[in-house]
Amino acid sequence: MKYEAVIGLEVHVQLRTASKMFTRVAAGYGEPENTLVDPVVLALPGALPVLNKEALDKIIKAGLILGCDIAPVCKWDRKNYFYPDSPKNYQISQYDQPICLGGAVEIELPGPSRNVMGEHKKIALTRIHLEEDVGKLNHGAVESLVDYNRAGTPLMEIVSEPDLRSADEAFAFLTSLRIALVQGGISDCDMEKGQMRCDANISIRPVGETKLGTKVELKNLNSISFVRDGIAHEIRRQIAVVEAGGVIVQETRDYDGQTGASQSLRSKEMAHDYRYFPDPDLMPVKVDEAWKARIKATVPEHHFDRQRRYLDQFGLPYTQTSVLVPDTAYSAYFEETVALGAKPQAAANLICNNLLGELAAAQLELSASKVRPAHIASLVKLTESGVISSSIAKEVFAAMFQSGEMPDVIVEKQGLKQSSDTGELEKWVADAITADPKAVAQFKSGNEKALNALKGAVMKASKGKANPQLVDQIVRKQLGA
Ligand SMILES: Nc1ncnc2c1ncn2[C@@H]1O[C@H](COP(=O)(O)OP(=O)(O)OP(=O)(O)O)[C@@H](O)[C@H]1O
Ligand SMILES: [Mg+2]
Ligand SMILES: [Mg+2]
Repeated sequence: MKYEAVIGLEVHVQLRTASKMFTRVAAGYGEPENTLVDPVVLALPGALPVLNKEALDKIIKAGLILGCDIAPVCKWDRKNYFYPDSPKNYQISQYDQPICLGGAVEIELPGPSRNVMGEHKKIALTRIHLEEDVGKLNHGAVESLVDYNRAGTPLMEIVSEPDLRSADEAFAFLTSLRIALVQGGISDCDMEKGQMRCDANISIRPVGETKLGTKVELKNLNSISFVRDGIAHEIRRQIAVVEAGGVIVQETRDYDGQTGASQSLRSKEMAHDYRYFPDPDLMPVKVDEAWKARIKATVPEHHFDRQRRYLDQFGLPYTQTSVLVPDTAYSAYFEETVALGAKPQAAANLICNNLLGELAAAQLELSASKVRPAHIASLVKLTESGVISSSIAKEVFAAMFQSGEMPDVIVEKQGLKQSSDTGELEKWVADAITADPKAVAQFKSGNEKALNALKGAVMKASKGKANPQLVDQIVRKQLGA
Protein backbone atom coordinates (compact mmCIF):
# COMPACT_ATOMS: atom_id res chain seq x y z
CA MET A 1 0.00 0.00 0.00
CA LYS A 2 1.15 3.57 -0.64
CA TYR A 3 1.07 5.99 2.29
CA GLU A 4 0.98 9.73 2.51
CA ALA A 5 2.40 11.71 5.42
CA VAL A 6 0.40 14.47 7.14
CA ILE A 7 2.36 16.98 9.21
CA GLY A 8 1.43 19.99 11.33
CA LEU A 9 4.03 22.13 13.09
CA GLU A 10 3.90 24.04 16.38
CA VAL A 11 6.63 26.66 16.36
CA HIS A 12 7.59 28.65 19.44
CA VAL A 13 9.41 31.89 18.74
CA GLN A 14 10.77 34.29 21.37
CA LEU A 15 9.97 37.89 20.54
CA ARG A 16 12.93 40.26 20.56
CA THR A 17 12.04 42.79 23.24
CA ALA A 18 14.31 44.62 25.64
CA SER A 19 12.37 43.54 28.71
CA LYS A 20 10.22 40.58 29.68
CA MET A 21 6.53 40.31 28.88
CA PHE A 22 4.94 41.36 32.16
CA THR A 23 7.74 43.17 33.97
CA ARG A 24 10.68 45.56 33.50
CA VAL A 25 13.53 43.12 34.02
CA ALA A 26 15.67 42.57 30.90
CA ALA A 27 15.14 39.64 28.55
CA GLY A 28 18.42 38.06 27.49
CA TYR A 29 20.51 35.01 26.79
CA GLY A 30 23.82 33.78 28.18
CA GLU A 31 23.77 35.77 31.43
CA PRO A 32 24.76 34.18 34.77
CA GLU A 33 21.94 32.00 36.13
CA ASN A 34 19.02 33.69 37.87
CA THR A 35 20.20 37.24 37.27
CA LEU A 36 17.35 38.25 34.95
CA VAL A 37 14.72 37.88 37.64
CA ASP A 38 12.53 40.06 39.84
CA PRO A 39 9.47 39.55 42.06
CA VAL A 40 7.16 39.16 39.03
CA VAL A 41 9.36 36.54 37.33
CA LEU A 42 9.77 34.64 40.60
CA ALA A 43 6.06 35.03 41.45
CA LEU A 44 6.74 36.41 44.89
CA PRO A 45 3.58 37.16 46.91
CA GLY A 46 1.94 40.41 45.88
CA ALA A 47 3.79 40.77 42.58
CA LEU A 48 1.51 41.84 39.74
CA PRO A 49 2.08 41.60 35.98
CA VAL A 50 2.04 44.70 33.74
CA LEU A 51 1.93 44.16 29.98
CA ASN A 52 4.96 45.06 27.84
CA LYS A 53 3.29 46.76 24.89
CA GLU A 54 6.28 46.04 22.65
CA ALA A 55 5.52 42.31 22.88
CA LEU A 56 1.98 42.90 21.67
CA ASP A 57 3.25 45.18 18.86
CA LYS A 58 5.67 42.46 17.77
CA ILE A 59 3.14 39.64 17.63
CA ILE A 60 0.65 41.85 15.77
CA LYS A 61 3.42 42.61 13.29
CA ALA A 62 4.21 38.90 12.95
CA GLY A 63 0.51 38.27 12.29
CA LEU A 64 0.36 41.00 9.64
CA ILE A 65 3.51 39.64 7.96
CA LEU A 66 1.88 36.20 7.76
CA GLY A 67 -1.51 37.49 6.62
CA CYS A 68 -3.43 36.63 9.80
CA ASP A 69 -6.60 38.30 11.05
CA ILE A 70 -5.82 40.27 14.19
CA ALA A 71 -8.37 39.84 16.99
CA PRO A 72 -10.00 43.11 18.14
CA VAL A 73 -9.27 42.23 21.78
CA CYS A 74 -6.17 40.63 23.26
CA LYS A 75 -7.19 38.51 26.24
CA TRP A 76 -5.07 36.52 28.70
CA ASP A 77 -5.67 33.11 30.25
CA ARG A 78 -3.94 31.09 32.91
CA LYS A 79 -2.73 27.62 31.89
CA ASN A 80 -2.36 25.79 35.19
CA TYR A 81 0.21 23.09 35.78
CA PHE A 82 2.85 22.26 38.31
CA TYR A 83 6.45 22.03 37.13
CA PRO A 84 9.63 23.58 38.56
CA ASP A 85 10.26 25.60 35.37
CA SER A 86 7.29 27.83 36.22
CA PRO A 87 7.36 29.38 39.71
CA LYS A 88 3.77 30.62 39.47
CA ASN A 89 2.42 27.10 38.81
CA TYR A 90 0.66 28.56 35.82
CA GLN A 91 1.68 30.11 32.57
CA ILE A 92 0.05 33.27 31.24
CA SER A 93 -1.14 32.30 27.77
CA GLN A 94 -4.06 32.71 25.39
CA TYR A 95 -6.64 29.97 25.18
CA ASP A 96 -9.86 30.61 23.31
CA GLN A 97 -9.01 34.00 21.81
CA PRO A 98 -5.56 33.95 20.19
CA ILE A 99 -4.41 37.35 19.01
CA CYS A 100 -3.79 36.08 15.43
CA LEU A 101 -6.07 33.77 13.43
CA GLY A 102 -5.52 32.19 10.02
CA GLY A 103 -2.77 33.39 7.72
CA ALA A 104 -0.23 31.28 5.83
CA VAL A 105 3.44 30.67 5.25
CA GLU A 106 4.53 30.69 1.61
CA ILE A 107 7.12 27.99 1.01
CA GLU A 108 9.42 27.06 -1.82
CA LEU A 109 10.13 23.39 -2.48
CA PRO A 110 13.49 22.25 -3.82
CA GLY A 111 13.66 22.83 -7.60
CA PRO A 112 14.93 20.38 -10.23
CA SER A 113 18.41 21.87 -9.69
CA ARG A 114 20.00 24.52 -7.52
CA ASN A 115 19.78 26.99 -10.40
CA VAL A 116 16.04 26.71 -10.89
CA MET A 117 13.24 28.02 -8.70
CA GLY A 118 11.13 25.27 -7.16
CA GLU A 119 7.36 25.04 -6.75
CA HIS A 120 5.73 27.49 -4.31
CA LYS A 121 2.87 26.57 -1.97
CA LYS A 122 0.96 28.27 0.82
CA ILE A 123 0.69 26.40 4.11
CA ALA A 124 -2.26 27.59 6.18
CA LEU A 125 -1.84 28.64 9.79
CA THR A 126 -4.43 27.88 12.44
CA ARG A 127 -3.46 30.54 14.95
CA ILE A 128 -0.67 32.43 16.67
CA HIS A 129 -0.95 33.23 20.34
CA LEU A 130 1.24 34.95 22.87
CA GLU A 131 2.46 33.39 26.10
CA GLU A 132 5.38 33.66 28.46
CA ASP A 133 8.41 31.39 28.18
CA VAL A 134 9.32 29.19 31.14
CA GLY A 135 12.58 28.71 33.01
CA LYS A 136 15.18 26.10 32.19
CA LEU A 137 16.15 23.00 34.11
CA ASN A 138 19.83 22.08 34.03
CA HIS A 139 20.13 18.41 34.82
CA GLY A 140 23.29 17.34 36.63
CA ALA A 141 24.38 13.87 37.72
CA VAL A 142 22.64 13.97 41.10
CA GLU A 143 20.53 17.09 41.03
CA SER A 144 18.65 19.43 38.71
CA LEU A 145 19.09 23.17 38.96
CA VAL A 146 16.60 25.70 37.71
CA ASP A 147 17.49 28.93 35.93
CA TYR A 148 14.68 31.50 35.66
CA ASN A 149 16.48 33.85 33.26
CA ARG A 150 14.31 32.67 30.38
CA ALA A 151 11.08 32.68 32.40
CA GLY A 152 8.69 35.43 31.37
CA THR A 153 10.30 36.11 27.99
CA PRO A 154 7.56 36.85 25.43
CA LEU A 155 6.97 33.76 23.33
CA MET A 156 4.60 33.23 20.45
CA GLU A 157 3.26 29.86 19.42
CA ILE A 158 2.56 29.51 15.72
CA VAL A 159 0.34 26.51 14.94
CA SER A 160 0.03 25.26 11.37
CA GLU A 161 -2.84 23.32 9.86
CA PRO A 162 -1.92 19.69 9.05
CA ASP A 163 -1.15 20.81 5.48
CA LEU A 164 2.44 19.68 5.12
CA ARG A 165 3.07 16.44 3.22
CA SER A 166 6.80 15.75 3.53
CA ALA A 167 9.92 16.39 5.57
CA ASP A 168 11.15 18.70 2.77
CA GLU A 169 7.97 20.79 3.04
CA ALA A 170 8.47 21.14 6.80
CA PHE A 171 12.07 22.23 6.17
CA ALA A 172 10.89 24.79 3.61
CA PHE A 173 8.18 26.02 6.01
CA LEU A 174 10.65 26.72 8.83
CA THR A 175 13.20 28.26 6.47
CA SER A 176 10.67 30.69 5.01
CA LEU A 177 9.08 31.46 8.38
CA ARG A 178 12.47 32.21 9.89
CA ILE A 179 13.45 34.60 7.07
CA ALA A 180 10.10 36.43 7.34
CA LEU A 181 10.37 36.83 11.13
CA VAL A 182 14.03 37.85 11.13
CA GLN A 183 13.46 40.37 8.33
CA GLY A 184 10.45 41.74 10.17
CA GLY A 185 12.58 42.33 13.27
CA ILE A 186 10.31 40.02 15.28
CA SER A 187 13.02 37.66 16.52
CA ASP A 188 16.54 36.54 15.69
CA CYS A 189 15.15 32.98 15.48
CA ASP A 190 18.46 31.43 16.56
CA MET A 191 17.54 27.81 17.25
CA GLU A 192 20.79 27.17 19.11
CA LYS A 193 19.80 29.83 21.63
CA GLY A 194 16.28 28.43 21.84
CA GLN A 195 14.79 31.54 20.22
CA MET A 196 12.94 29.28 17.78
CA ARG A 197 11.75 25.79 18.75
CA CYS A 198 9.63 23.37 16.83
CA ASP A 199 7.41 20.40 17.64
CA ALA A 200 6.33 18.28 14.69
CA ASN A 201 3.02 16.37 14.62
CA ILE A 202 3.09 13.48 12.18
CA SER A 203 0.62 10.90 10.99
CA ILE A 204 0.33 8.70 7.93
CA ARG A 205 -2.67 7.49 5.94
CA PRO A 206 -3.22 5.46 2.78
CA VAL A 207 -3.08 7.64 -0.32
CA GLY A 208 -6.64 8.68 -1.18
CA GLU A 209 -7.86 8.53 2.45
CA THR A 210 -9.21 11.88 3.66
CA LYS A 211 -9.55 11.14 7.39
CA LEU A 212 -6.55 12.00 9.55
CA GLY A 213 -4.50 9.20 11.11
CA THR A 214 -3.28 9.06 14.72
CA LYS A 215 -0.56 11.64 15.28
CA VAL A 216 2.76 11.35 17.02
CA GLU A 217 4.39 14.52 18.33
CA LEU A 218 8.18 14.86 17.98
CA LYS A 219 9.90 17.15 20.47
CA ASN A 220 13.41 18.50 21.02
CA LEU A 221 14.08 19.21 17.36
CA ASN A 222 16.72 21.88 17.79
CA SER A 223 17.73 22.71 14.25
CA ILE A 224 15.81 23.00 10.99
CA SER A 225 17.78 20.06 9.58
CA PHE A 226 16.94 17.95 12.64
CA VAL A 227 13.25 18.74 12.06
CA ARG A 228 13.57 17.44 8.51
CA ASP A 229 15.55 14.35 9.53
CA GLY A 230 13.29 13.63 12.52
CA ILE A 231 10.13 13.81 10.39
CA ALA A 232 11.61 11.60 7.65
CA HIS A 233 12.61 9.07 10.32
CA GLU A 234 9.17 9.17 11.97
CA ILE A 235 7.35 8.66 8.65
CA ARG A 236 9.50 5.56 7.95
CA ARG A 237 8.90 4.30 11.49
CA GLN A 238 5.12 4.67 11.25
CA ILE A 239 4.95 2.94 7.85
CA ALA A 240 7.06 0.06 9.22
CA VAL A 241 4.76 -0.29 12.27
CA VAL A 242 1.60 -0.32 10.13
CA GLU A 243 3.06 -2.70 7.53
CA ALA A 244 4.03 -5.10 10.29
CA GLY A 245 0.36 -5.17 11.34
CA GLY A 246 0.74 -2.77 14.29
CA VAL A 247 -1.15 0.41 15.14
CA ILE A 248 0.21 3.89 15.81
CA VAL A 249 -0.40 5.08 19.35
CA GLN A 250 -0.78 8.77 20.11
CA GLU A 251 2.37 9.72 21.95
CA THR A 252 5.16 12.25 22.29
CA ARG A 253 8.57 11.08 21.08
CA ASP A 254 12.00 12.54 21.52
CA TYR A 255 14.20 12.62 18.41
CA ASP A 256 17.96 12.62 18.85
CA GLY A 257 19.52 14.44 15.92
CA GLN A 258 22.98 13.04 16.68
CA THR A 259 22.01 9.37 16.62
CA GLY A 260 18.98 9.66 14.31
CA ALA A 261 16.86 7.57 16.69
CA SER A 262 13.68 8.41 18.60
CA GLN A 263 12.15 7.12 21.81
CA SER A 264 8.78 7.48 23.45
CA LEU A 265 8.55 10.20 26.14
CA ARG A 266 4.93 9.78 27.11
CA SER A 267 1.73 8.50 25.61
CA LYS A 268 -0.93 11.13 25.26
CA GLU A 269 -4.16 9.21 25.51
CA MET A 270 -5.61 11.62 28.04
CA ALA A 271 -5.75 15.28 27.23
CA HIS A 272 -4.08 17.49 29.83
CA ASP A 273 -6.48 19.37 32.03
CA TYR A 274 -4.90 22.77 32.29
CA ARG A 275 -8.00 24.37 33.92
CA TYR A 276 -7.67 27.44 31.72
CA PHE A 277 -9.41 30.56 33.01
CA PRO A 278 -9.10 34.30 32.27
CA ASP A 279 -6.25 35.89 34.21
CA PRO A 280 -7.85 38.22 36.77
CA ASP A 281 -4.62 40.27 37.12
CA LEU A 282 -4.57 41.39 33.48
CA MET A 283 -7.09 43.54 31.65
CA PRO A 284 -7.97 42.58 28.06
CA VAL A 285 -6.41 45.02 25.60
CA LYS A 286 -8.37 46.52 22.73
CA VAL A 287 -6.48 46.51 19.43
CA ASP A 288 -8.12 49.13 17.22
CA GLU A 289 -7.72 49.85 13.51
CA ALA A 290 -5.34 52.75 14.11
CA TRP A 291 -3.03 50.52 16.12
CA LYS A 292 -3.03 47.88 13.38
CA ALA A 293 -2.47 50.51 10.69
CA ARG A 294 0.50 51.94 12.57
CA ILE A 295 2.13 48.52 12.70
CA LYS A 296 1.14 47.62 9.13
CA ALA A 297 3.23 50.59 7.97
CA THR A 298 6.35 48.92 9.40
CA VAL A 299 5.85 45.54 7.66
CA PRO A 300 8.71 45.03 5.19
CA GLU A 301 8.44 43.61 1.67
CA HIS A 302 7.96 39.83 1.85
CA HIS A 303 11.12 37.96 0.90
CA PHE A 304 9.45 36.02 -1.91
CA ASP A 305 7.98 39.25 -3.33
CA ARG A 306 11.46 40.72 -3.27
CA GLN A 307 12.85 37.65 -5.00
CA ARG A 308 10.19 37.88 -7.75
CA ARG A 309 11.09 41.56 -8.16
CA TYR A 310 14.79 40.77 -8.53
CA LEU A 311 13.99 38.11 -11.13
CA ASP A 312 11.44 40.14 -13.12
CA GLN A 313 12.57 43.72 -12.73
CA PHE A 314 16.34 43.26 -12.56
CA GLY A 315 16.63 40.06 -14.59
CA LEU A 316 19.00 38.46 -12.07
CA PRO A 317 19.64 34.72 -12.31
CA TYR A 318 17.78 32.65 -9.70
CA THR A 319 20.99 31.57 -7.94
CA GLN A 320 21.93 35.18 -7.24
CA THR A 321 18.45 36.05 -5.98
CA SER A 322 18.66 33.14 -3.57
CA VAL A 323 21.93 34.51 -2.20
CA LEU A 324 20.78 38.13 -1.90
CA VAL A 325 17.16 37.79 -0.78
CA PRO A 326 17.30 35.71 2.43
CA ASP A 327 19.74 38.17 4.04
CA THR A 328 18.38 41.66 4.69
CA ALA A 329 21.88 43.14 4.83
CA TYR A 330 22.75 41.68 1.41
CA SER A 331 19.54 42.89 -0.22
CA ALA A 332 19.88 46.36 1.28
CA TYR A 333 23.50 46.54 0.05
CA PHE A 334 22.51 45.39 -3.43
CA GLU A 335 19.60 47.82 -3.69
CA GLU A 336 21.75 50.71 -2.50
CA THR A 337 24.28 49.86 -5.23
CA VAL A 338 21.54 49.83 -7.88
CA ALA A 339 20.13 53.10 -6.52
CA LEU A 340 23.56 54.64 -7.15
CA GLY A 341 23.08 53.90 -10.84
CA ALA A 342 24.91 50.57 -11.23
CA LYS A 343 23.52 48.06 -13.71
CA PRO A 344 21.73 45.46 -11.52
CA GLN A 345 23.25 42.39 -13.18
CA ALA A 346 26.80 43.71 -13.07
CA ALA A 347 26.33 44.83 -9.45
CA ALA A 348 24.92 41.43 -8.45
CA ASN A 349 27.87 39.68 -10.11
CA LEU A 350 30.40 41.76 -8.19
CA ILE A 351 28.54 41.35 -4.89
CA CYS A 352 27.76 37.64 -5.14
CA ASN A 353 30.95 36.44 -6.80
CA ASN A 354 33.70 38.83 -5.78
CA LEU A 355 32.64 40.57 -2.59
CA LEU A 356 30.97 37.70 -0.72
CA GLY A 357 33.79 35.39 -1.81
CA GLU A 358 36.49 37.72 -0.47
CA LEU A 359 34.54 38.34 2.75
CA ALA A 360 34.13 34.61 3.33
CA ALA A 361 37.84 34.03 2.72
CA ALA A 362 38.71 36.83 5.17
CA GLN A 363 36.02 35.61 7.61
CA LEU A 364 34.40 39.03 7.68
CA GLU A 365 30.77 40.13 7.84
CA LEU A 366 29.38 42.42 5.16
CA SER A 367 29.12 45.22 7.74
CA ALA A 368 32.92 45.09 8.20
CA SER A 369 33.60 45.43 4.47
CA LYS A 370 35.64 48.43 3.33
CA VAL A 371 34.00 48.00 -0.05
CA ARG A 372 30.70 49.90 0.15
CA PRO A 373 27.90 50.19 -2.43
CA ALA A 374 29.52 53.37 -3.79
CA HIS A 375 32.69 51.38 -4.61
CA ILE A 376 30.73 48.68 -6.44
CA ALA A 377 28.64 51.24 -8.34
CA SER A 378 31.76 53.12 -9.40
CA LEU A 379 33.55 49.94 -10.49
CA VAL A 380 30.54 48.86 -12.54
CA LYS A 381 30.47 52.25 -14.26
CA LEU A 382 34.21 52.20 -15.01
CA THR A 383 33.84 48.77 -16.61
CA GLU A 384 30.60 49.46 -18.49
CA SER A 385 31.91 52.69 -19.95
CA GLY A 386 35.06 50.95 -21.16
CA VAL A 387 37.50 52.88 -18.97
CA ILE A 388 38.86 49.56 -17.67
CA SER A 389 38.58 46.03 -19.02
CA SER A 390 36.80 43.33 -17.05
CA SER A 391 40.05 41.54 -16.27
CA ILE A 392 41.46 44.77 -14.84
CA ALA A 393 38.22 45.19 -12.88
CA LYS A 394 39.10 42.03 -10.95
CA GLU A 395 42.47 43.53 -10.04
CA VAL A 396 40.86 46.81 -8.99
CA PHE A 397 38.36 44.89 -6.90
CA ALA A 398 41.11 43.04 -5.03
CA ALA A 399 42.95 46.32 -4.41
CA MET A 400 39.90 48.17 -3.13
CA PHE A 401 38.90 45.24 -0.95
CA GLN A 402 42.24 45.62 0.84
CA SER A 403 42.51 49.40 1.00
CA GLY A 404 38.93 50.69 0.74
CA GLU A 405 40.10 53.23 -1.85
CA MET A 406 37.62 54.20 -4.55
CA PRO A 407 38.15 52.35 -7.85
CA ASP A 408 38.80 55.49 -9.92
CA VAL A 409 41.59 56.45 -7.54
CA ILE A 410 43.16 52.98 -7.86
CA VAL A 411 42.85 53.05 -11.68
CA GLU A 412 44.46 56.47 -11.85
CA LYS A 413 47.27 55.67 -9.40
CA GLN A 414 48.18 52.35 -10.98
CA GLY A 415 47.68 53.46 -14.59
CA LEU A 416 45.10 50.75 -15.29
CA LYS A 417 42.98 52.60 -17.85
CA GLN A 418 42.00 50.46 -20.79
CA SER A 419 44.02 51.16 -23.87
CA SER A 420 42.00 52.40 -26.82
CA ASP A 421 45.10 53.75 -28.45
CA THR A 422 44.66 52.18 -31.86
CA GLY A 423 48.25 52.77 -32.94
CA GLU A 424 49.52 50.67 -30.04
CA LEU A 425 46.82 48.04 -30.58
CA GLU A 426 47.55 47.74 -34.32
CA LYS A 427 51.16 46.94 -33.51
CA TRP A 428 50.33 44.30 -30.86
CA VAL A 429 47.86 42.66 -33.24
CA ALA A 430 50.39 42.58 -36.06
CA ASP A 431 52.94 40.99 -33.69
CA ALA A 432 50.41 38.37 -32.56
CA ILE A 433 49.56 37.46 -36.16
CA THR A 434 53.23 37.04 -37.09
CA ALA A 435 53.89 34.97 -33.97
CA ASP A 436 51.04 32.48 -34.49
CA PRO A 437 50.64 31.44 -38.14
CA LYS A 438 48.84 28.27 -37.06
CA ALA A 439 45.96 30.22 -35.46
CA VAL A 440 45.78 32.43 -38.53
CA ALA A 441 45.50 29.38 -40.81
CA GLN A 442 42.84 27.81 -38.60
CA PHE A 443 40.80 31.00 -38.58
CA LYS A 444 41.04 31.32 -42.35
CA SER A 445 39.80 27.73 -42.73
CA GLY A 446 36.67 28.70 -40.80
CA ASN A 447 37.54 28.11 -37.14
CA GLU A 448 36.19 31.19 -35.31
CA LYS A 449 37.68 30.04 -32.04
CA ALA A 450 41.22 30.34 -33.36
CA LEU A 451 40.73 34.09 -33.01
CA ASN A 452 40.82 33.75 -29.24
CA ALA A 453 44.48 32.72 -29.28
CA LEU A 454 45.38 35.88 -31.18
CA LYS A 455 43.23 38.13 -29.00
CA GLY A 456 44.67 36.50 -25.90
CA ALA A 457 48.19 37.27 -27.05
CA VAL A 458 47.25 40.92 -27.58
CA MET A 459 45.62 41.16 -24.14
CA LYS A 460 48.76 39.68 -22.64
CA ALA A 461 51.03 42.13 -24.48
CA SER A 462 48.84 44.98 -23.16
CA LYS A 463 48.93 43.56 -19.60
CA GLY A 464 45.12 43.29 -19.68
CA LYS A 465 44.59 46.91 -20.56
CA ALA A 466 43.59 46.55 -24.21
CA ASN A 467 39.94 47.23 -24.97
CA PRO A 468 38.66 43.76 -25.97
CA GLN A 469 36.05 45.05 -28.45
CA LEU A 470 38.69 47.11 -30.25
CA VAL A 471 41.12 44.19 -30.25
CA ASP A 472 38.47 42.01 -31.87
CA GLN A 473 37.81 44.61 -34.54
CA ILE A 474 41.48 45.15 -35.34
CA VAL A 475 42.35 41.45 -35.47
CA ARG A 476 39.49 40.84 -37.92
CA LYS A 477 40.47 43.85 -39.97
CA GLN A 478 44.13 42.78 -40.20
CA LEU A 479 43.12 39.24 -41.18
CA GLY A 480 40.89 40.69 -43.89
CA ALA A 481 37.76 39.14 -42.33
N1 LIG B 1 -3.72 13.67 12.62
C1 LIG B 1 -2.80 14.60 12.54
N2 LIG B 1 -1.65 14.37 11.87
C2 LIG B 1 -0.69 15.28 11.80
N3 LIG B 1 -0.76 16.49 12.38
C3 LIG B 1 -1.86 16.79 13.07
C4 LIG B 1 -2.93 15.87 13.18
N4 LIG B 1 -3.89 16.46 13.94
C5 LIG B 1 -3.44 17.68 14.29
N5 LIG B 1 -2.21 17.89 13.75
C6 LIG B 1 -1.37 19.05 13.95
O1 LIG B 1 -0.93 19.01 15.28
C7 LIG B 1 -0.82 20.31 15.83
C8 LIG B 1 -1.71 20.37 17.08
O2 LIG B 1 -1.31 21.42 17.84
P1 LIG B 1 -2.18 22.00 19.02
O3 LIG B 1 -1.36 23.04 19.68
O4 LIG B 1 -3.51 22.38 18.49
O5 LIG B 1 -2.48 20.76 19.98
P2 LIG B 1 -1.59 19.86 20.90
O6 LIG B 1 -0.34 19.49 20.24
O7 LIG B 1 -2.49 18.74 21.28
O8 LIG B 1 -1.35 20.72 22.17
P3 LIG B 1 -0.02 21.20 22.92
O9 LIG B 1 0.08 22.67 22.63
O10 LIG B 1 -0.27 20.92 24.33
O11 LIG B 1 1.15 20.45 22.35
C9 LIG B 1 -1.25 21.25 14.73
O12 LIG B 1 -0.10 21.74 14.06
C10 LIG B 1 -2.06 20.37 13.79
O13 LIG B 1 -2.02 20.81 12.45
MG1 LIG C 1 0.33 23.53 20.92
MG1 LIG D 1 1.55 19.92 20.56
